[in-house]
Amino acid sequence: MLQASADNPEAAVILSVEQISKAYGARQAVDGVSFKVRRGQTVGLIGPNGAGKSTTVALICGLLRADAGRITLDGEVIGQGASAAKQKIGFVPQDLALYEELSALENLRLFGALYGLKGAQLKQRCAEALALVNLSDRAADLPSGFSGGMKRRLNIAAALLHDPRLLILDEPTVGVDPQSRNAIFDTLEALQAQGRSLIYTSHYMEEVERLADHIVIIDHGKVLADETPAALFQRLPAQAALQVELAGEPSAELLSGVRALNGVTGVEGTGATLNIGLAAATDAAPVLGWFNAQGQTLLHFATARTSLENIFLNLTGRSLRD
Ligand SMILES: Nc1ncnc2c1ncn2[C@@H]1O[C@H](COP(=O)(O)OP(=O)(O)OP(=O)(O)O)[C@@H](O)[C@H]1O
Repeated sequence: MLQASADNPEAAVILSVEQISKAYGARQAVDGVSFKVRRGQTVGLIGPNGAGKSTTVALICGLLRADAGRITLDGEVIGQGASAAKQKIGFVPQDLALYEELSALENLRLFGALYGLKGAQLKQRCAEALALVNLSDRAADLPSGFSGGMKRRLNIAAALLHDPRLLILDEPTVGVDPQSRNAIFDTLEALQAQGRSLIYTSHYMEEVERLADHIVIIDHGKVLADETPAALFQRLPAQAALQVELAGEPSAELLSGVRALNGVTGVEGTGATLNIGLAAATDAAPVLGWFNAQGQTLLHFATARTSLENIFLNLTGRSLRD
């Protein structure tokens, strides 16, 4: 195991996933997946439905046994059965696990007791976890009256009671309305501010882009990319986009003229509106000048940063969500 040292960037690795594989019968759900999570880092694990995200996190939590490969937390191998390493992980599963006939606080007490907490410590941890997920005022209420997002936040609180080093959330915004989604993000940002490490699985790139400082893209059980959002972004052919609305539908000559301009990576359009991919944001002004020089009246134009949403399409030729 590497020794903790500020000089050694490897020292900050808390979770190491090395070449793990898992098949269900003939279906290879996870196929040689490797990545690392460093202290205080949020890793976004992204891929389409069935990519192998849930299986990967179940292997990390020791809920499933890998056919091959190794997972270590703080240098200790995670296997099946109880271990000190597993105690350092908090898991928020996709399927909500709450007792509807118990109040929010009673649910937390029960989960805390399962982790071996009792007495004043249990009481304090429950109060802290409820405060963190912003549900202190609903402690006495039954979760049956909660929205999907509130239930999810209660699940996050339950996974935090034993003060885990690493919190793993499996698609925490599925079935959650936009307002609750923001409340979940607030909770996760508070956890990041506490310096906790997170793994966040999703098939929404914008969520991962917002939260993660490292992105692992997985498809058909294999890692396609494992890098920072900035590095991934550099892989996109278009770094910026320009949308222009012309006075009328463009001619074929005008379209081929735009396509041939320096810095233009692609042009798509419907009717009089064109979406123009640009190699850099600085290419926007010359392109607008070119339209002007062609005598084209622009009714409207807007520039935008391109989205990482396109990276999956770029890597696989398929979109992240069908
Ligand atoms: N218990 C199981 N038995 C058989 N096949 C399974 C089982 N669990 C998952 N699979 C299959 O393994 C593959 C990976 O599934 P997994 O749930 O890990 O993907 P995922 O990326 O989490 O997808 P989703 O976003 O839909 O949850 C899929 O093809 C899935 O059908």
